[in-house]
Amino acid sequence: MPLQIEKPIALVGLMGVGKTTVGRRLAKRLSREFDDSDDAIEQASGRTVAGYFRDHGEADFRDGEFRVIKRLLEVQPPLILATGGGAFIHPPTRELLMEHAVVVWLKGDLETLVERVSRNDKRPLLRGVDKRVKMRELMEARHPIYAQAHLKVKIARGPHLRTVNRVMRALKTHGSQVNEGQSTSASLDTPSK
Ligand SMILES: Nc1ncnc2c1ncn2[C@@H]1O[C@H](COP(=O)(O)OP(=O)(O)O)[C@@H](O)[C@H]1O
Ligand SMILES: O=C(O)C1=C[C@@H](OP(=O)(O)O)[C@@H](O)[C@H](O)C1
Ligand SMILES: [Mg+2]
Repeated sequence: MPLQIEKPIALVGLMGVGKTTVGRRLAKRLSREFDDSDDAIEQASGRTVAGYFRDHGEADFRDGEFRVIKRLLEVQPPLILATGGGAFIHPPTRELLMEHAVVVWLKGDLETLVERVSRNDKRPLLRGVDKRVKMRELMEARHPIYAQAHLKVKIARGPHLRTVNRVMRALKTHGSQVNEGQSTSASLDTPSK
């Protein structure tokens, strides 16, 4: 049976929750192309995300992010799209995503996220601040907004594939017109390893 995904699937959620790394694996599972809005911004601008923030500021970044996401949502066949953590918080980008994608909120606990975002210093919003305090603030401010996503998936402990399996189950339950290719059809009902 050919794979049919009528809309892109967009992953949203806080920094460190796994949008990029889980998204890439989800795309493999669904035999879809993957892209990440941060990577696309870096390619289009020739700057790192941190450099972009430094040179242009966050407001400009949000505009660029909107444009990049608009373009990525038009790609055919539809992509699995990892967004940057602030994309869904920006009202025009949120509207765009809600209209043109199946939006999945990956939700994580503070401890896990702080541990993960502390592994490197790439994220401009977390530079030079207490990462735990900042992440807690972002959690309080953003979780009510991420809650508007079509689907919520709590990240699983252990390997990324467990979270991929949870996303697959959520998509199936949602009846979001996602059909797997034959080679992967068993995996939906297979308990996580
Ligand atoms: N299930 C997981 N198990 C272990 N590490 C993970 C898992 N999911 C994500 N990570 C790690 O956490 C860090 C942040 O993940 P990433 O996908 O970049 O998050 P995001 O794109 O949401 O900011 C990376 O080092 C990634 O390998
Ligand atoms: O939460 C945010 O506002 C941001 C998240 C980052 O992406 P990840 O969520 O992939 O780390 C990146 O877009 C930028 O540093 C801003
Ligand atoms: Mg990312």
